[in-house]
Amino acid sequence: MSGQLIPSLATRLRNAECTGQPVPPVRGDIAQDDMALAYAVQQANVEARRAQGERIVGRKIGLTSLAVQKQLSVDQPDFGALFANMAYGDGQPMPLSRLIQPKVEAEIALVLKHDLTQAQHTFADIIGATDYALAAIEVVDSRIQNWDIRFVDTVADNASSAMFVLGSRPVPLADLDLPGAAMTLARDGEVVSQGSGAACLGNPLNAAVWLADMMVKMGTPLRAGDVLMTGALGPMVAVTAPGTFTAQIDGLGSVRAVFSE
Ligand SMILES: C[C@H](O)CC(=O)C(=O)O
Repeated sequence: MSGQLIPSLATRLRNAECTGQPVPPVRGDIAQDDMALAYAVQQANVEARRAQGERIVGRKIGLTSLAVQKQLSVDQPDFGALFANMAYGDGQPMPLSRLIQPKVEAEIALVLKHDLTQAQHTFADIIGATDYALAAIEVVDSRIQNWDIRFVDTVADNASSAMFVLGSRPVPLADLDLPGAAMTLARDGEVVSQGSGAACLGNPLNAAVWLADMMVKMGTPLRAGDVLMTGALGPMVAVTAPGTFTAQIDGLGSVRAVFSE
């Protein structure tokens, strides 16, 4: 049964992304606790993209805020794949025409210099494997109509990932207070979201440990060079019109997501 179900759900979500026409939730076809099936749908689309020549450059972690976890009745984060064609530079225009119902969130990105292949990782493993951190903005988007998602919907839909913007000032972890770092996100100069590193599972390193363990369990360990988007530091904000979002994170500086027509 799931032999046909996986490609059929994956195609439904992929078509939604390609056509810009969102689809009903997939949770009618995936039991709410069937995480394995939801990740199999995600993986089918990862393979489809790779078959078309797209390159994985890292992973995003989602559902790292306790408030969002509660909303979706889950007690753990999820992850999705980041591809090179989802990456934008600081201030580089991102066409809204590529998106359906985008939202932005400010995050801390970690870039690895070593593989993470242990079954259980520690803070020391993550710190030792991290080359540098960057201020970042994730653009999430849902291929599900009206963001009507539960856990299995967003997992199947590549953790609702769409694009990401990396800042251009690499900072070593030794120079940062990750949980204490305050974040402000402004839209065209007006503050629309605030938070801190602690909002991401208490510390973005907790999220990174979770991801590193999970990727080993899935048989695709994190590798040197991977970008980790560690999770939102404050509430997501809808993008409804062209404009500029600027995230400022203590110790990391700023990064701009510029949306064009
Ligand atoms: C639905 C998304 O995974 C939200 C997200 O990226 C986050 O919680 O962080």
